[in-house]
Amino acid sequence: MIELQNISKSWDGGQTFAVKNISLEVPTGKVLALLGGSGSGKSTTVKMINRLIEPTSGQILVDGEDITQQDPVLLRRRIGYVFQSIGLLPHLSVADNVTLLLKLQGVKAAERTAIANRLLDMVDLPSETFAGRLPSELSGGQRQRVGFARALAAEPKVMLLDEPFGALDPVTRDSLQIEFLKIQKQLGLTAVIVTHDMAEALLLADMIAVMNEGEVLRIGTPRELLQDPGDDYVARLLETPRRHGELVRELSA
Ligand SMILES: Nc1ncnc2c1ncn2[C@@H]1O[C@H](COP(=O)(O)OP(=O)(O)OP(=O)(O)O)[C@@H](O)[C@H]1O
Repeated sequence: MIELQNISKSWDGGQTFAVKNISLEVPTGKVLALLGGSGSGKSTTVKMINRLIEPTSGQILVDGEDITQQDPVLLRRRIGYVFQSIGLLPHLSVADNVTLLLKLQGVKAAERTAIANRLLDMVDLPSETFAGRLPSELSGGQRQRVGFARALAAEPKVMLLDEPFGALDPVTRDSLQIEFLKIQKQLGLTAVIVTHDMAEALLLADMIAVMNEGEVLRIGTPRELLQDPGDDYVARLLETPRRHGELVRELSA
């Protein structure tokens, strides 16, 4: 569903590279986590998939089509995008934020209301309570749920999520992660999720690509990485969730 072929990005005319010659495939219905430290090129990679950033070289296919052959605006309508700062419009109600794009596409008000209600219920924000509220009347976790509902409004097959749970407390984060997986499976979404948290990648992803300084150091399923990190940096990233797991097991024995 998503294919990156030898993708590179330089911001300074080729002296340095934020992303260096990455090739990746995400099969339909699967979740790929891009994992790595600050500045490793995760966001740049994900933003090239919906053409918020153009690669310096290489090719990207979505659903078999070269994305440079598609209008960026239309491409972005087909791809859900959720990011940490969410970007809800403060003067619009929650329901209007969720269906803003549908309004621009000419979908009638009654139908938009029905869609907003269904999506809000789906992300566990009961529509009778939340549809009419303003973004300022929500908690951070609730706002993130609205961002997720908004991304689902265009019924995308592909979803890009850039640190979507980064700013949330651990309890809210945990419930949103579980919610995301439920909806992703239910709708058969193909997703790329950016995270710097190995535990999150292990929980959510079918495949994890570990990035460092613009390169993919290692790609594999969570099980493959745990069994054979194949790289010192990857091994170090796995140490924390492993230690936490062992400690919890010991304490509950
Ligand atoms: N618009 C830009 N102009 C110049 N350099 C940029 C631009 N955007 C990103 N970069 C550089 O590209 C590199 C990769 O940045 P990117 O945002 O992809 O990293 P990241 O892995 O997502 O980091 P973080 O986890 O901190 O968000 C960094 O060195 C960054 O400074």
